[in-house]
Parts: sequence; structure tokens; C-alpha cells
Amino acid sequence: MDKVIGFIGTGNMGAAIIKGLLDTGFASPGNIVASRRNQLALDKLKSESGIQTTSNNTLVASKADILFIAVKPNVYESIIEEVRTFIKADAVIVNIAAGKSIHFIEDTFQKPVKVARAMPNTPALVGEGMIGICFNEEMEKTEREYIVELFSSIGKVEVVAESLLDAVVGVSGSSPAILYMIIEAMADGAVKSGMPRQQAYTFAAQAMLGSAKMVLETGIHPGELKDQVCSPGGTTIEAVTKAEETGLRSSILAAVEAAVAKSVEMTKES
Ligand SMILES: NC(=O)C1=CN([C@@H]2O[C@H](COP(=O)(O)OP(=O)(O)OC[C@H]3O[C@@H](n4cnc5c(N)ncnc54)[C@H](OP(=O)(O)O)[C@@H]3O)[C@@H](O)[C@H]2O)C=CC1
Ligand SMILES: O=C(O)[C@@H]1CCC=N1
Repeated sequence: MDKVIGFIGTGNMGAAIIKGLLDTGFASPGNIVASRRNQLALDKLKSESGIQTTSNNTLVASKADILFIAVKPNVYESIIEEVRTFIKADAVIVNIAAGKSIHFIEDTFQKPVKVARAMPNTPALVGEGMIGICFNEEMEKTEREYIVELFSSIGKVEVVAESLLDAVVGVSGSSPAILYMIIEAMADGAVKSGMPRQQAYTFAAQAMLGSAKMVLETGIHPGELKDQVCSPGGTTIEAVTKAEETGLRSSILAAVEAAVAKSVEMTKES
């Protein structure tokens, strides 16, 4: 029998994962059950996706073989306290929150539980997520493989040590926000030169997508790829000079570092 995949919380991330699982056929609507408080949002989700919805978190917990807790980090503790006695004996808990360690989840359940700690990102909605994941000792090999397969249906998955999860938050969990800012700024530059705005977004976003694919598919060092674009005395070296003068690299490095630091701080506080 197919596993029941439960979601407590279906906001940006929960909904993105559900859509990815359905679009790729990894799960069928009948195998997904999800809860949140907002009834209108639940009705919309049900009519759009066909999954089972409820405002009852304990019902989701009691049905799920795989239970995603997809609420904001500050309500994790209260949600776990609410559902801890209702989960199936063999349930796998999937923690996707920034700053919530495996240890925190185990402690809050107050009993041995199987925990997968993952850090996805919102491009999961279009099947291009990046997911860093680790597991606790309770998780069997086949269960780990199943969770990796599940996340593979919505993006690329790398199993990493838990100590690297804060870095994952910076480099792929939070970084889409920075990348959208870059796309927006590039488009502004094109708009300033007379290009219509929607067209500018297409050019900027496709340039980013293509560049990302070049890094992933050619394996060539990003610095060398940059050099390939810079003709001597040409336009690109002017752009590169301006980007260096205005601190582009150090700005982005500092932004990633700030997200990592916040994740470390949140983990310590929980
Ligand atoms: N957004 C992102 O890019 C990423 C987010 N994450 C992590 O994912 C988690 C969710 O983030 P995100 O999806 O952005 O947050 P959202 O605010 O978009 O979604 C949170 C969801 O939780 C629901 N919720 C809140 N309280 C309860 C409750 N008591 N019972 C049931 N459902 C509840 C909300 O619905 P309602 O108000 O109707 O109850 C909503 O559906 C966070 O822990 C975050 O760290 C991880 C990677 C990337
Ligand atoms: O901002 C946040 O807390 C979440 C975690 C990673 C991306 N968004």
C-alpha cells in the first residue's frame, strides 16, 4: 500500500512540496493529507489539488506514514506537543524548519522518533528545488532512501552532515530571495535602457537559468566561465569592473553568511 504523506502547514513551502509531489506523480492526491487553520485556504487547496484537507492536526498526525511539519519555526514546539501522542509508531517526521535540530525534534516528541531533517527551497514548486538532508539513527536505510526519492521528485538532493545544514540555509534555502533581487536589479538595468519590464524579466531570468546550467552541466569553474564572457576591451569587463568596484561579491558573501549566522542562532535558541 502507498504511504500516506501528511503535512501540517501548507504555506509557501508545504504547498510547493505538495505541488511537486503531485506534478511528478510521486504521490497521488488520495495519499496526501494536509492541515492548516485557514478554512478558505484549505478549501482552495482541496479543490485545486484533490488532496484530503482538514483543520485537525492530530488527524493528519494519526494518518501519516511520513509527516512533514511545515509550519514556521516558532510554532514547531507547540505543534509537536499537540500531535506527539497521535503519530504512528513507525512514522517518519520530516523537519524542514530553519534552526530546528534533530535533537530538538527528538526532545520535543519525548520518545524515540524517526527524523529526517531537510532544508528545501521554494523552487521545489517548479521541480528545481535544492534540498540538503540528514537523518537520525532511528531511520533505516530503506526509509532514508524513500525520503531521498521523495525529495528527488522536487529537485536535487544532497545528503549532508547535520553540521552543514546552516550552510545549506544560506546557500540554497534563503538564497533564492537574493537571486530574485539580482534578477530584479538586472531587469531594472534593461528597463533603464528602454526594454519593456516583462521582457526584461525574461532576459534576466533566462540568463541566470542558463548560467546556472553551465556551472552544473559543464563542470567548468565559475571563474573560467566568467572569463569566457569577457572579451578584451569589451562590454563584459566593464560590467565586471563596476560589479567589483561596488562590492558585488563581498555583498553576496556577507548576505549568505548572515543567513547562516541567523540559522546557527535559531538552532542555539531552540
Ligand atoms: N519559505 C521558504 O523559502 C522556506 C521555508 N522553510 C521552512 O518551512 C517552514 C514553513 O515556512 P513557509 O512555508 O515559508 O511558511 P508559511 O507562513 O508560508 O506557512 C506556514 C503554514 O503553517 C500553517 N500554520 C500555522 N500555524 C498552524 C497551526 N497551529 N496548525 C496548523 N497549521 C498552522 C499556516 O496556515 P494557517 O495560518 O492557515 O494555519 C501556513 O499554511 C518554516 O519552518 C521554514 O523555516 C524551509 C526552506 C525554505
Ligand atoms: O527565512 C526562513 O526562515 C526560511 C528558511 C530558509 C528560507 N526561508
